[in-house]
Amino acid sequence: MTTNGTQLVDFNSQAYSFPSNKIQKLRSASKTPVILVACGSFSPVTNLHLRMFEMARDFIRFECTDDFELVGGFFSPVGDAYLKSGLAQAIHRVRMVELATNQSKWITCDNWEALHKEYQPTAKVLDHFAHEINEARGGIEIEGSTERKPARIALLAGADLIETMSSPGVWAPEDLDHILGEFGAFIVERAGTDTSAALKSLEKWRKNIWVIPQLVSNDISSTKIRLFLRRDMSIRWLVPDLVERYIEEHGLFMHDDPNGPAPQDKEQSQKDRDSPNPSPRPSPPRDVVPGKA
Ligand SMILES: Nc1ncnc2c1ncn2[C@@H]1O[C@H](COP(=O)(O)OP(=O)(O)OP(=O)(O)O)[C@@H](O)[C@H]1O
Ligand SMILES: NC(=O)c1ccc[n+]([C@@H]2O[C@H](COP(=O)(O)O)[C@@H](O)[C@H]2O)c1
Repeated sequence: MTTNGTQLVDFNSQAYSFPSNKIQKLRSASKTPVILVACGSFSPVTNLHLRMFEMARDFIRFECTDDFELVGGFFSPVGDAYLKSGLAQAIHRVRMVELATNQSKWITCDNWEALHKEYQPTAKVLDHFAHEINEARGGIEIEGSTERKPARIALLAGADLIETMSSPGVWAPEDLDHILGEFGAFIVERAGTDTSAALKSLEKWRKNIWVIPQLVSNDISSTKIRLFLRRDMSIRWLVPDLVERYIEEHGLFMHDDPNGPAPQDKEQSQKDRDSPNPSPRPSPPRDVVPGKA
């Protein structure tokens, strides 16, 4: 399977099609429709990742009243080529985001990035959204009109991600210029990250960066979820129920390999569960993971 000449992974042989079905019509024709794109590992997706979209929605409604109207939100999980520790296979991460967003009327998962064998830089991912929404579909439908309006595609990220933008060598300068100069970013404050310091070297794009305060601080991270699972601790209410069930059914993150136990280990765990004298469980951590962990 290919798109734009690049090789794609075959998730159940399904042909790729852009999931535009949850994009809403623009209600105020004078406003600019906004599409938020959250790029990340989502290994696994957590309730905080979902909350980021809700925080951004309120921010846009109450702080950008005259300019913007939010019409859609997308998760774009990274592909398998993103070699980060703790990364479950893309197919699992995509399925979990799909389960997490199934009930949402406006947030969905786009698997275009995850389907690629090669790593797709964020600038290219945002270009893909601009192409699908503004070029292929001619923009966003306006309620009560036959006209369409081009959407502003913007990155939705945590402050730790914006912090990496000041670290030399992580982002190509032309990509930063493209992302922050042409698209823009909505940044959710994150405990442990000094947002003002992170923004200092991004001053020239400041008008295209909107900082969203976390009014209820929440520092759930995928790392903590993986740690809890390895220690056989509960993750209930930290991730959506369906995601918790998916993790359990596929034995993800229980061991050092995020993709679950090797078949022989799986048999051993089953024997342990069936045995009247199961092997002792690892003890819970004494400390909570410091910072982002
Ligand atoms: N607690 C949080 N507060 C604000 N932003 C967050 C938080 N957790 C994740 N994010 C943001 O969500 C996006 C996707 O993040 P990612 O998949 O790396 O999640 P994570 O929980 O940080 O993962 P990991 O712990 O594996 O590094 C990033 O932009 C990240 O900054
Ligand atoms: N040069 C780039 O385009 C670049 C650099 C660093 C991170 N990123 C993106 O930021 C996100 C970071 O996710 P994690 O926090 O899970 O590592 C990923 O989507 C990754 O692709 C992009």
